[in-house]
Amino acid sequence: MSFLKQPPAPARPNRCQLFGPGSRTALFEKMAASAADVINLDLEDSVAPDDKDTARKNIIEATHDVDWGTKYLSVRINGLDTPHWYKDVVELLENASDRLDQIMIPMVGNASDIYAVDALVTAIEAAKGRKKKISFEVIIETAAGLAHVEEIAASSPRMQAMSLGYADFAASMGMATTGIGGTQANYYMTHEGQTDYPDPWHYAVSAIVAACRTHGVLPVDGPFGDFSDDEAYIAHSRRVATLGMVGKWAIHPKQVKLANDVFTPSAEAVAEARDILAAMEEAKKQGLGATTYKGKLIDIASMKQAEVIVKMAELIEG
Ligand SMILES: C[C@H](C(=O)SCCNC(=O)CCNC(=O)[C@H](O)C(C)(C)COP(=O)(O)OP(=O)(O)OC[C@H]1O[C@@H](n2cnc3c(N)ncnc32)[C@H](O)[C@@H]1OP(=O)(O)O)[C@@H](O)C(=O)O
Ligand SMILES: [Mg+2]
Repeated sequence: MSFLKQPPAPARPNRCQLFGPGSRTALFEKMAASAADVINLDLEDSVAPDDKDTARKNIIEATHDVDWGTKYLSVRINGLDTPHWYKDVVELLENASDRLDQIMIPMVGNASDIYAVDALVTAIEAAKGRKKKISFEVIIETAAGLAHVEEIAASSPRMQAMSLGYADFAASMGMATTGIGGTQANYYMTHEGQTDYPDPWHYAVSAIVAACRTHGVLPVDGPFGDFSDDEAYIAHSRRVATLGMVGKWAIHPKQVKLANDVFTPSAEAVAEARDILAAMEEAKKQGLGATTYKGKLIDIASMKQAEVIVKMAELIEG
C-alpha cells in the first residue's frame, strides 16, 4: 500500500437517491415512504424557472413538516452560473430545520466552486448557530468537472458523495446523443459480422470512482432516463457497481427497488466473501500469503476485495 492512505467513505448506505421536484409537493410523502436511502429534493433541472421561489419555500417547509425517517435528506441547489444558487443556500440554511443533511451542488467545474459554497454555508451556520454541519455532494456533469474531478473530490471536508450527471455531461462533451445513460445505438463495433456495444460512459465512471476512493467520497451513478426499461437500468447499475460505485439515482419510484437490489450485496456474494476471509485466515495460520478457493488463487488482496463486500452488507443491515 502507498504511504498515502485511502480514507474510508462515509459509513452510510447510499444505494439509491430518489429525486423529486421541489415544485411537486404531492410527491414528498411518497418519497419519504420509499425504500430509497437518500432523498434529493430538487431546485434545479426539474423545476421550471418561474417556480424556483415556490419550490424553495416548499422544500424548507418539508424539512419541518415531513417525516423523512432515517433517510439522508439532500437538496439540489441551482448551478453557480445562475441567479438562483445564492438564494437557495441562504434561504435553506437560514430557514430549513436541522433535518436537512446535505446540499447537492450541480454542474461543478473545479474546486473553487465548492470553496464558494463552503464559505457561504459556513458563515450562515455560524450566524444561525446551526448544530448539524451540512455535508456536500456534487454532480460531475461537464467536461471541466471531469477534467478536474480529483481536485473536486478533495475540495472540502464536507464532501460526502459524487454523482455522474449523464444528460448535462453528454451535452457538455458534445456527444451525439440525447439518451440519459445506458447503451448508445451509434456507439458500437463490428468484427466479421458481429456487432458489439461497449460502454461509452466507462471512462467517466472509472475516473469518478478513482477520485472518490482516493479522497474518501461515495461514488454514485446518476440518472437513467428511460424508466420503462428495467433491464437496461439493471444492466447499467451492475456495470457501475462492478466498477466500484455504491449506488444510483432513481428519477421514478419504480427504479428504487432495482437500485437497492443491485447495490445490496447478495447473500451468496456475502457468504462467498466470508468463505474467502476464512480460507485466508487458515492460510495465515500455515504461514501462507496465498492459497486457493474453489480452484482459484486467493491472496491478501482477495481479503481486501472480500472485506468491501462484507462491510457493505453489514452497513446496510445496520
Ligand atoms: C436529467 C438529469 C437530472 O437532473 S434527473 C433529476 C431531476 N429530475 C427529477 O427529479 C424527475 C423526478 N421524477 C419525476 O418528476 C416524475 O417521476 C416523472 C415526471 C418522471 C414522472 O411523473 P408521473 O408521470 O407523475 O409518474 P407516474 O404517473 O408514473 O407516477 C406513478 C406514481 O409514482 C408517483 N411518483 C412519480 N414520481 C415520483 C417521485 N419522483 N418520487 C415519488 N413518487 C413519485 C406518482 O405520484 C404516482 O403515485 P400514485 O400511484 O400514488 O398516483 C440531468 O440533470 C443530468 O444532467 O443528468
Ligand atoms: Mg444536470
